[in-house]
Amino acid sequence: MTARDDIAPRVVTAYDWGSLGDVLDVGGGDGTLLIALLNEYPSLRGRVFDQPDLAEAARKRIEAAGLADRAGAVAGDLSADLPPGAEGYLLAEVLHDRDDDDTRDLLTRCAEAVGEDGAVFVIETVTRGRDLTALTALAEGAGLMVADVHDAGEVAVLELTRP
Ligand SMILES: C[S@@+](CC[C@H](N)C(=O)[O-])C[C@H]1O[C@@H](n2cnc3c(N)ncnc32)[C@H](O)[C@@H]1O
Repeated sequence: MTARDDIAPRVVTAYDWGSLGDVLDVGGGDGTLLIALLNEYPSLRGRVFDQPDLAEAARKRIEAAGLADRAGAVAGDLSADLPPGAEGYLLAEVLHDRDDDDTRDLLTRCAEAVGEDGAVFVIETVTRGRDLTALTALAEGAGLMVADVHDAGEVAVLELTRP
């Protein structure tokens, strides 16, 4: 079981993900969250972005779930540029083990990659990550603002947009 197996259902209902055309699940691991989102929102498309072995695992799981027509996986490095143009960039349990500089840098690259009307979503177990004040400051340092906070029980979903 990954971390997402128990919290993915709460994230799925915390926001109308179907309002987005496509998402990039940055550090999306084996695709558990993306698969849950696509199963719930039939118009949503998405890709997992992760290290090669995880991207391959995600690709296989997406295919096994019958979602290969709407989803895929991209192998890459979070420290480099992200694939541009998705409407939603998801960072699920990715920031809590990064220091402030790395977090601001990753948020900046998400801000640069996201489409004009898109958003960056920070999804964190509230007891593991930074508090809202700290995340807000880091988001602002990355050229983003907190547009909304969606409550998903023990998980918070922060919606970040360009000001
Ligand atoms: C704590 S896991 C979170 C996985 C998934 N988002 C979840 O919530 O279960 C962090 C993820 O970031 C990925 N990751 C860490 N450093 C990375 C890097 N430099 N490039 C690409 N992916 C990276 C890991 O492979 C892992 O899948």
